[in-house]
Amino acid sequence: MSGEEDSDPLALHDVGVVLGGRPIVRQVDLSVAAGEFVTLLGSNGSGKSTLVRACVRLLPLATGTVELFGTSIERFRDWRRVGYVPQRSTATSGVPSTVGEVVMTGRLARRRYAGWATARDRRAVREALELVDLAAREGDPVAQLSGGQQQRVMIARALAGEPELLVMDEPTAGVDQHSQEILAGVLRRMLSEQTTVVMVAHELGPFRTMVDRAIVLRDGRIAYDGAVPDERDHSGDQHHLHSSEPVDGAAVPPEGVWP
Ligand SMILES: Nc1ncnc2c1ncn2[C@@H]1O[C@H](COP(=O)(O)OP(=O)(O)OP(=O)(O)O)[C@@H](O)[C@H]1O
Repeated sequence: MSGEEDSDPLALHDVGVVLGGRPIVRQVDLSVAAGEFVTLLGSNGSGKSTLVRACVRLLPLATGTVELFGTSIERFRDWRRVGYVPQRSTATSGVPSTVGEVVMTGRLARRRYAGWATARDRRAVREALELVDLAAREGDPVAQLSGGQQQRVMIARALAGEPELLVMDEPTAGVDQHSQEILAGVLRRMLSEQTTVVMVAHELGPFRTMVDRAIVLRDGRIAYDGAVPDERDHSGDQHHLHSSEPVDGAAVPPEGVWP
């Protein structure tokens, strides 16, 4: 299938990923529409990171297909349309670069030719740093920043590429409250501009009211795909979510479905 303007930014069919001979992700079917904010929840080891890494081609598929904007991932070349924020532990450790340099790497997929950054590149970097409230740290080595600030650098890096689809792997893990609120503000703005967001999360925190849909993985399979219940409202319609074990405080699970 060739890329078409009205195709979903992300569509998975029967996706399976095998790591070290073990099936980690199994039979995942999932479509994410333009402008949607989807969170991926599930207990440790349920396969969330593996799934999003396969979606940005960091891991190969054992079965099934992934399409980005209507193009199969094997043939997809338009990576400037996709932003990815990796899990924090792998993000900036050992990188001696400055904040500005790291964020500038987010522009690389947009550069037509190798060469110096253009005025537009520099402006995009500055704006992304302003959005995450780090403009004053542009010339500082990333290593001098706190963990939460480093995570904001990685988010700015993805934003600098002006992606239409933003995939984030636990951007708030171990991040202070101030950084979480800054990220919530950034996402609110991106969603108002129709950016599509897929976010692996442990806690919804300030994002709860913004999320359109929660996907819960259990043992590599989708165990729930639906609305996020209001914290106080455990009654109601098709999203009737009986109170039982919260998923890492993220949401109240429907009986027999959530991990
Ligand atoms: N390279 C690998 N080889 C073999 N197994 C792996 C590899 N990478 C991850 N796994 C295993 O895959 C399973 C799922 O890991 P994954 O990181 O996708 O889970 P997760 O849901 O993101 O967990 P967490 O919330 O802890 O980040 C785990 O059991 C993990 O040990």
